[in-house]
Amino acid sequence: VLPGWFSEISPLWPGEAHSLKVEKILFQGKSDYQNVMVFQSSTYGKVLVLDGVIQLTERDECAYQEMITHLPLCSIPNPKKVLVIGGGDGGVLREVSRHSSVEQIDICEIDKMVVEVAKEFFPDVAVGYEDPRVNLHIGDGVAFLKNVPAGTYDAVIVDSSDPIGPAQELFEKPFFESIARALRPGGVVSTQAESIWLHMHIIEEIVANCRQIFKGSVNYAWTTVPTYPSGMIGFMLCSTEGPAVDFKNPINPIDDESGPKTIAPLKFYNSEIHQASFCLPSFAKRVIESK
Ligand SMILES: NCCCN[C@H]1CC[C@H](N)CC1
Repeated sequence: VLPGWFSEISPLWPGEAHSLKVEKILFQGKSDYQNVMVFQSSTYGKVLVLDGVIQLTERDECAYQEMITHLPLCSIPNPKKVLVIGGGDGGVLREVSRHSSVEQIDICEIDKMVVEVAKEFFPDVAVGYEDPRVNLHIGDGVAFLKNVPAGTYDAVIVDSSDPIGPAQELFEKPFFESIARALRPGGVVSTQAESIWLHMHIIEEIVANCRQIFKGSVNYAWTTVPTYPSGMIGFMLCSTEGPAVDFKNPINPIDDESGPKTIAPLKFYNSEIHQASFCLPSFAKRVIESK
């Protein structure tokens, strides 16, 4: 390992490792679920690492948090009740709070240390917790969803880490079934769905499961995140049977005037990139749109 550099080595992306130059290690801890580290990078601001995997950097987190949130919420009229599974850093909460129609934001994060570390080292990300509509639950999202009455939510956002460690069950069929049950007819779900360059096999299985479970629409969109493996990440955008949802044409626009004045303007999302994000290269289209 190069001195003064952090390299992201994982069996989920064999033979490659993105590296960031380290100025200073700011935090290292072991929670009940994973190793947690924060370091000051030379060029991407502060970086949050869980079990050796980059979760977010101050410089490019906007691309992920804004897209995973606004792709679903801008596709339905007047979202009111939103559930976030994972997302303990608070970035998705910050983005949900831009939607004035939202009345209730529930979040279920399994690891309390992630919340505490985000509040201490990433205040511009954890600012999302300051919204009075937010209800934080520390626990397993699978168990949380079992206690949710059917048809409760307009939208569910699954901001998970990778299917290694605590997030593994968030990529499995029973979990998707519990999300479909928790959503109202025509409700929408947005999930972290890995990289078309690295994980076509995982995506193929997720798409097959979603097509069986979500009888509205099933779509895959993607964004660029320089510090994620292969420099990109995708999302499953699905809706339950009911009022049709056309994810590719945002009907509920969001702009810089939306939301609390305490959060910075949108850095990444806009309606054009919303539409563009569903355009796929042929090798991915062949697998995702044929399933
Ligand atoms: N809210 C932080 C984003 C967490 N998302 C994942 C982190 C790990 C990556 N390999 C994939 C995205």
